[in-house]
Amino acid sequence: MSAPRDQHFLVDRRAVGKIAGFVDVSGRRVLEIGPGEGILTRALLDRGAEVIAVEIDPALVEELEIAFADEIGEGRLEIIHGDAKKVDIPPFEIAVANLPYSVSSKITFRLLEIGFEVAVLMYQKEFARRMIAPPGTPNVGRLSVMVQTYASVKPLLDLGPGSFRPQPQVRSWVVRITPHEPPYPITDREVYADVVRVLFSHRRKTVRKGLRTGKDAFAREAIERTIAELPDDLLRRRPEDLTLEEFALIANMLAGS
Ligand SMILES: C[S@@+](CC[C@H](N)C(=O)[O-])C[C@H]1O[C@@H](n2cnc3c(N)ncnc32)[C@H](O)[C@@H]1O
Repeated sequence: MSAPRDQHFLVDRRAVGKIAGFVDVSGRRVLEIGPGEGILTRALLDRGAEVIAVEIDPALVEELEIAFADEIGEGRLEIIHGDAKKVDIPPFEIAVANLPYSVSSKITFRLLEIGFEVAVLMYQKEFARRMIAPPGTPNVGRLSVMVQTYASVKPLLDLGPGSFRPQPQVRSWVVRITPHEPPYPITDREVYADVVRVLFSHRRKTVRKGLRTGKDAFAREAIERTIAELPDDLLRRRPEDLTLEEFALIANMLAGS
């Protein structure tokens, strides 16, 4: 079982140094989600970052405010008490975090929507593997397609349970996420997100059948027009076998362009 609020704190100082040092944070505005007891926060501040830290646990916020009173007074650290899935987040350039794993997906999508220059984030290893899974491989899913459409992801570090207290039952990966423009033109990003969601919510169905389950998202007429226009070979495949270009093609047809 994982700890409440995913509170597995880093105790591996070498790993902390590496995570804080993968990108140059000196003089930059860095968002940290879930600072916990502040081990990574301290490393980021020591490297000259200005840190905005969002923590959900009021007891930890209180501890951090005492431990970092000087840095807060100097304006180098702002602690926000709230849920990173929805709290207002001030402008930042870089994100660095040992994420709460149960909300990894929501937080990753939120960060990609807000936009940033580069992020160094820690995930449960299986989750990170799904993020980088290429089309046609077993781990590919909605997460892989959406993340790879808007960013490139590079694994940087693999950590075992011994790097944390209490020890989790899973391994962790630290990855670098660098946002980019989609590799293929997307007429309407909401339609694209809906296509990916609808098709992967029936991942064993063919594209033809999957699209027809999407009546909550698309007009029936648009679905039938798209099916009539798409090549038969594509309609017979499953979403896990589609390339990013093919998802864009389907979405652009549904969006009417
Ligand atoms: C895996 S721990 C990391 C703590 C610290 N950064 C470290 O590496 O030792 C995750 C932290 O995120 C906090 N947290 C959990 N859910 C959160 C949420 N929705 N928004 C903000 N913080 C959250 C937890 O209270 C905990 O401090």
